[in-house]
Amino acid sequence: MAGKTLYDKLWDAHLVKQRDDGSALIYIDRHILHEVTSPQAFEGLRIAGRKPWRLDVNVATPDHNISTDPVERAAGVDAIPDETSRIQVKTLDENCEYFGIREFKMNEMGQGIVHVMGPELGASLPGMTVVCGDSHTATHGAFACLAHGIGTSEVEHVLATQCLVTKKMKNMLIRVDGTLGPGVTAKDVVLAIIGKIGTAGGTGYAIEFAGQVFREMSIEGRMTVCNMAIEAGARVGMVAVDEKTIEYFKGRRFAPTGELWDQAAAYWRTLHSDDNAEFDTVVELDGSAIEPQVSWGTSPEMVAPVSGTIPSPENESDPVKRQGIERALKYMGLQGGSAISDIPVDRVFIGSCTNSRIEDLRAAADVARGRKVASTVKQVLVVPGSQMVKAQAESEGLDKIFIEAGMDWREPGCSMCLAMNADRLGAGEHCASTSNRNFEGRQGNGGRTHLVSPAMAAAAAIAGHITDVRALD
Ligand SMILES: CC(C)[C@H](C(=O)O)[C@@H](O)C(=O)O
Ligand code: SF4
Repeated sequence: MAGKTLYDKLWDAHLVKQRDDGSALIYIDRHILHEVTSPQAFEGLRIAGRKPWRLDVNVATPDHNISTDPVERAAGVDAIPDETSRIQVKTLDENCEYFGIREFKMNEMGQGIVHVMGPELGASLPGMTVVCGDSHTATHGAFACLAHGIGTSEVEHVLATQCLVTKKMKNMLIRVDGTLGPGVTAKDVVLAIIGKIGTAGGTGYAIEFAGQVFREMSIEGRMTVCNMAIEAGARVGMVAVDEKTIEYFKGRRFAPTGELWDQAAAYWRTLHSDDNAEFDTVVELDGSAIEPQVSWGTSPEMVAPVSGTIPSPENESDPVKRQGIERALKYMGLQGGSAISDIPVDRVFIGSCTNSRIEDLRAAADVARGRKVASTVKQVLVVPGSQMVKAQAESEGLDKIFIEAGMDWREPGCSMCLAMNADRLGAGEHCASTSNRNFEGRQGNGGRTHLVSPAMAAAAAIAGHITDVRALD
């Protein structure tokens, strides 16, 4: 008999009821809430006169609509200039107070982007089912959680019942062996994967990332990879537990202690696919061949190595793909056949739930140290993913390195990842961005996003155009 995959194990451990029509009920261990997708869910509970089923497994924090400007931030929630944003954030505060849910408020230690603060507080732990009304919840799969985004009506359902109606996915294994070259990061690995399998490649699958590259990767790097599983079409991305995983959670605020820790760690060590597990699909990449990646188009699959060129539509034989390239190049204001390193940069964004953890900021600071932002670059935002990341970065003096280089050091939040707050691109502006989505208008109307790693973003800020971080002098 075939063994179980990691996903099968997590599924079986949380299955409440399987129905013949394929639908199933699973138990949810951790529910994280933010201001955008929770208001109607709370409203639904109020109208029905219901209470959350298990208060203590819910944690909330504002991230999307808050200002990252230090002065605006210090002025508090009532001073948020944009009315919609102010209402969203105040509504989260009021709902959490009313229902008794633990919220890490806007200026409180612990606050941050949901997918940064959850793991760092140990709110999400290996083996848990984790849901949040946010598509990048797959991030928490980096330490063997069964984690995915849910819609607002499901947020209400989880609050009320602690269960979710769902369907089992298929199993995909993405194996990347070999050793990454210098200057090649987790972000480059996941962009290369999406470049290979496409934005629909993972649809219907739970992806497990395995192989030497992920074994050697830090937990932060694994989070960057799993974060973007959704950009490959998969709602779930996971990496098996190893000793690094266990070490990462030791001493975290909500992690178990004493005998309970030992029991948990023993269970966590079982969270890997069995040797004889069978996957529905297996994809393999050679890690040693991956270069720093840059997206040139309006979908995360439109990526190329930094040494490469932008594809020419006339070389594409598939008419649908050719039209897609033409449309993307028109929107991006780029020429097919030109060098990736010729792409100009007007603004740079270092942040988002993909790349705003401490090691991301360290990588960017290593590039920024002793250098200056190019005079043609209007703004470089460096936005830590959480209050804890911010405090850690400041204790290491990273903020000073960024400021001396001419970059803006900001308060934690989603910031320029999406145009839901004041940080946004102007029409026609190019941005080297460490975020995860480059759709039309994602960072502001008419804005042009180039997805890159933190080191590549910092290098672009210094050079004033996309450049190979490995060749920076
Ligand atoms: C606002 C939220 C629902 C959305 C998501 O689900 O991903 C956002 O975080 C995003 O990245 O587009
Ligand atoms: S940082 Fe970006 S991708 Fe992540 S939750 Fe916020 S808006 Fe979504």
